Amino acid sequence: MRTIIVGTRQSALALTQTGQAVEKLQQLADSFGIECRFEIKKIVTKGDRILDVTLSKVGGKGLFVKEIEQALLDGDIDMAVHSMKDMPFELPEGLIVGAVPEREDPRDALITRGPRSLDELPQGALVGTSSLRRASQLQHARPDLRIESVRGNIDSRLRKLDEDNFDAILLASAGIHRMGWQDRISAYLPPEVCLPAVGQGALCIECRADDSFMLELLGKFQHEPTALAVRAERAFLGRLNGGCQVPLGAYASVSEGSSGPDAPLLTLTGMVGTPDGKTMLKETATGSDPEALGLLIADKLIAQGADRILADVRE
Ligand SMILES: NCc1[nH]cc(CCC(=O)O)c1CC(=O)O
Repeated sequence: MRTIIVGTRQSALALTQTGQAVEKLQQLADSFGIECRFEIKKIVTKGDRILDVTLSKVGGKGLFVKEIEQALLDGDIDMAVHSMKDMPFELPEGLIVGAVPEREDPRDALITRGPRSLDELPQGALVGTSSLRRASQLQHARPDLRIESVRGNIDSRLRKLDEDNFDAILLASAGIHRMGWQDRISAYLPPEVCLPAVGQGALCIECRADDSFMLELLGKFQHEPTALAVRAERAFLGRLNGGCQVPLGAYASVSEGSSGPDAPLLTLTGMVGTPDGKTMLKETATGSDPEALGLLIADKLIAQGADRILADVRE
């Protein structure tokens, strides 16, 4: 009987989604006659220690994952449950994505104290978000809105909506759904209005590349359409050298009616915008090779000046 130590951040969302993943994994292990039990170990990351600082000012990639990856490499834990959107493009030598489970809702959610849609927000309403990607698309759709930074875990951001006189905040609906707080959501922003972050709504289960026991178990948790979509989005991210701190979004899905097992068709949309929303570059294409599709969309945006926009933001 192997005891699998599972590393996670200690935020309410991280603990909830790790608990949900472990529950599924235990069911899978039991049904395949794999003998194991799980223990959860909380790890504090740099991102958790500096929750009050704007992420784009902190810089650095992998703020929420580095310490957890070190624990994997040190053998202190055997697997880690991350939000895919917090994952840097490159994994350290010796670690591997063991599973990408089925994606939750990828859309951003609008949470208000009254109005039920973006259109209903009054002129000049104050919206809280620290994401340049959300700010850019929000200002593009509604140039009159005022945007102010709000950081913290989702529970503290919801509290700040109530206490700090914001008219609305934007959060990933996946996190809210996982917490069971869907009745707080006023409206879902469709990808045409607000393209999600790369990997938003998906989880990344990471383990050591040489741990064949873990790899066999995690293989049963993999959701192939989600894994393919995330590969396309992350290829786009890698080409643009992006992270969650830059105004960049992408969303891929396996097209309906193309579920042939050999070469499912993916549709990928990518965007890069200026933080003020005045320039909004967006491209969509379809293909069966996720990496090629990600690079294609990135190159189309680079040809229109995406590099320049991202370089300006990084300064
Ligand atoms: N950047 C923090 C973060 N990382 C993952 C999620 C939400 C859940 C997800 O996308 O899987 C959030 C919070 C948010 O953006 O609202």
